[in-house]
Amino acid sequence: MNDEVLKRLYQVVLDRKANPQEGSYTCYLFDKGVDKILKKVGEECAETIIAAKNGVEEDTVNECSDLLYHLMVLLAAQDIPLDAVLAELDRRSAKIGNLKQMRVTDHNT
Ligand SMILES: N=c1c2ncn([C@@H]3O[C@H](COP(=O)(O)OP(=O)(O)OP(=O)(O)O)[C@@H](O)[C@H]3O)c2ncn1[C@@H]1O[C@H](COP(=O)(O)O)[C@@H](O)[C@H]1O
Repeated sequence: MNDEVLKRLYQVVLDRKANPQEGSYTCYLFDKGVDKILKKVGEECAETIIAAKNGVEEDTVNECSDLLYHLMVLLAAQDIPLDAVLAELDRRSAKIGNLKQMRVTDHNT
């Protein structure tokens, strides 16, 4: 296991998009279209929140993995390279001290 796993996963997703296969869940999502993919991203996001709230690490790891996979499918569906996201994260990593100065009234938001 290494940090190339996301790149490999994205390549598999791209391959499924280019070469539809029987029994592939990724192909099923592409076939259903972007609204279905967005619905799944929303569901997995909500399930991640619930798992984290419940505080069971294994469940949170599983839900984060589902969410990341569905985000890969969303990127591929919209022809956005994973490298665009990685490059943006890399660009941000050059910057530290990102906490914005908050007014007293912003504390509860
Ligand atoms: N990482 C994943 C991955 N994570 C989650 N899932 C699937 O996402 C689905 C989410 O489950 P849900 O219960 O929310 O959804 P569901 O009831 O099965 O179906 P719908 O609600 O979408 O109708 C499950 O079917 C999981 O198997 C994934 N399916 C595929 N991958 C990766 O994609 C690769 C290719 O998979 P196929 O496209 O199936 O060949 C695999 O080798 C994996 O690396």
